[in-house]
Amino acid sequence: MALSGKTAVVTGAAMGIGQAITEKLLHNGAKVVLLDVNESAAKTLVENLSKQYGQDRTLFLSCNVESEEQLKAAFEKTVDTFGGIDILCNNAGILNENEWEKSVSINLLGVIRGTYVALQHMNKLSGGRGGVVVNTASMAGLGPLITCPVYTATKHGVVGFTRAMAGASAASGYGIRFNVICPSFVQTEFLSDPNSKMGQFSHLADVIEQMISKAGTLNVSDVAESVLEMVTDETKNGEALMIFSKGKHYVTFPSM
Ligand SMILES: NC(=O)C1=CN([C@@H]2O[C@H](COP(=O)(O)OP(=O)(O)OC[C@H]3O[C@@H](n4cnc5c(N)ncnc54)[C@H](O)[C@@H]3O)[C@@H](O)[C@H]2O)C=CC1
Ligand SMILES: CC/C=C\C[C@H](O)[C@H](O)/C=C/C=C/C=C\C=C\C(=O)C/C=C/CCC(=O)O
Repeated sequence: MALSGKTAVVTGAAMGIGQAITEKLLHNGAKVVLLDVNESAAKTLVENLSKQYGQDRTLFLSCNVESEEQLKAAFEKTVDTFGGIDILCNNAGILNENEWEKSVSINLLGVIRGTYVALQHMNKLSGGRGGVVVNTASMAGLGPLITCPVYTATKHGVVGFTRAMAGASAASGYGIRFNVICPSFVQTEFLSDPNSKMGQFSHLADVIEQMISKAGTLNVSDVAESVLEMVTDETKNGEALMIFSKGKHYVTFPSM
């Protein structure tokens, strides 16, 4: 899929991995609508991106992925402004085992909400242009992160939802591909002060420190490059891409 003339929506776009995905898609020719709750960071970013790529290539919309109403309004505004949606990156996420219900609401339900609202605009069966959805899970979506059981559960959920949607879309003729990225530890704000985010499992913090020092960390640009691959490679549907400091590979799952 060539990105020139295409419109992407990225959630959690103001910082970190979402910012890197946004910049990668812009660099490759797409228009990008940035959704985030952090208005000040997003506005500063969009100002800079507009100078670099032009005023008509980006749009920031304040949107909390916990709210179906805000997502609906954001996607409608996107379609009104740019004429349709071709790419959705459900990326917003938090790590907070203390507020575990909020974690489920953002990390898993936010992906489902975003996808279902976007489908109304992207699905070829309801007049959309088709396209591709890339969800941000984590290596914790493939195996357990023992300090973060709920984070682990949400990311396993994102992997399962993505793969099932890929099959449903292919079998139904939606014209939309669904893929998921599973990065290891990435250098962003997300990794700052991890002990405070582990709730009742903070006594296990050493385990994570050892994992990080053994595994190393990724740059956001490595992750964004993988998202670009999953957006542009039209052979990829229902794929989960593991990204770690020494490389990346597509995950093989048991067949059903
Ligand atoms: N940093 C890491 O080590 C890894 C992160 N991930 C995942 O990558 C995604 C992005 O993480 P980072 O960029 O590292 O985090 P980050 O904390 O740097 O950025 C997250 C962004 O999402 C936004 N956000 C948070 N809640 C939101 C909501 N309810 N609605 C809309 N926007 C919201 C924040 O304002 C922020 O701009 C998350 O889903 C995270 O689980 C996956 C693997 C590794
Ligand atoms: C405090 C912990 C913080 C947050 C969670 C992270 O942000 C992230 O979402 C979770 C990452 C979990 C990583 C788990 C294991 C990583 C292992 C490696 O990177 C090393 C191994 C990979 C080899 C893969 C292979 O060779 O097949």
